Amino acid sequence: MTAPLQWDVFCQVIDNYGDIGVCWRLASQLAARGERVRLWVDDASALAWMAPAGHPGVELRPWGGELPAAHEAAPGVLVEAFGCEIPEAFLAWAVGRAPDRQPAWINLEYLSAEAYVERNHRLPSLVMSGPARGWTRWFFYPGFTPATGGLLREPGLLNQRPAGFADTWRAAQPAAATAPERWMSLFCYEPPALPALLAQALQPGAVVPTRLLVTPGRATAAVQAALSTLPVQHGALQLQYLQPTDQQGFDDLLHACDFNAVRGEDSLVRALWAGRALVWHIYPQDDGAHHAKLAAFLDWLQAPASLRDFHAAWNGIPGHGPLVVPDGETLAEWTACTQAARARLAQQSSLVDQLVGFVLEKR
Ligand SMILES: Cc1cn([C@H]2C[C@H](O)[C@@H](COP(=O)(O)OP(=O)(O)O[C@H]3O[C@@H](C)[C@H](O)[C@@H](O)[C@H]3O)O2)c(=O)[nH]c1=O
Repeated sequence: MTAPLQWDVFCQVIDNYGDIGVCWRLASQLAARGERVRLWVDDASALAWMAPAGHPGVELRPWGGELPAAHEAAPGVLVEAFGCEIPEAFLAWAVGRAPDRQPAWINLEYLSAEAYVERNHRLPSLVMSGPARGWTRWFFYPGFTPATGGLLREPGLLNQRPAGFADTWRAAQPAAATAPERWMSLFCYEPPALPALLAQALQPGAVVPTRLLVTPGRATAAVQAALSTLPVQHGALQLQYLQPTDQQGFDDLLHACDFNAVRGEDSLVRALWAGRALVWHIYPQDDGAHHAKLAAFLDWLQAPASLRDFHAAWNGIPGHGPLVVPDGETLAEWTACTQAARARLAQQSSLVDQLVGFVLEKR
């Protein structure tokens, strides 16, 4: 065991919940192994539902707020998440507290399966200006292969839920007249093929009677907008609109469903750990950079052609064909694909294990 370090993690919420969701998991997983964490965040409002109980060892601090007092620890590690810039006043304070020992300074990057990640992981960058001029920052890239920084995974995650968990979870949901054959969660932005999915599921002769569990916010708005354009039918679709839950509750949802539609960064990783069939609605970028990012992920996933086609339609990739709702056999193939990927990932060290090892090497 090494002595715990003081970590200062910096998070700016640009959009949605991924920035704070990832930073919160990182901070709480560090604290769970005995590290001390100050999480500096400019908008902590989502934590009210994502992590209402907080976590021992994680202190929330307002971005740009008061600097730590004289009796508080100097930083041992600085983490700037997703390219945010640590406020100069904090850096000046950190330099003043420990002029001859710079903290390990980590630039934690976005998750991608693209080849540049392995190339850039662990590269240094000399700070050229500002109060910390002359210090070194290190690029740390999460990723899916052993040559990257890995994924967030708390110890014991893969054995956390008992056999029969999904049945128990489903039994606690509002009952319907007929039991659905398929449970699907929906966490997305506005997928171009959502109306097509709903239209097929609503038909009386739908492939599989489905319960669609719709998360609050953009997914709910997108479903309601799509439904308003479709003829009212009494098909095999049961819609259940969810309230926001904490991260544990969100993970429960992913473990309880047969098919998870996820988005962004953190929910994709959690859907992989849940080991169910998944479709990823990747965060769309104006320059189309997300197309290559999605393709790289599907390559790493070793996705079968049907799953690639579904992703192309779901994400509106140019040249895509019609969305085809998977039958039972196809969904089983997609589930096996996720489970094989999960087994590969389980052989690799978690992001926190790798990060702690890296920091000890660099200090
Ligand atoms: C629906 C729901 C989500 N969550 C959590 C799970 C995740 O930690 C978080 C959602 O984060 P993500 O899956 O990453 O999706 P997101 O779309 O919210 O965030 C995204 O924003 C973009 C701006 C970034 O560029 C993306 O990389 C990504 O981070 O919300 C709950 O805790 N409870 C809930 O009920």
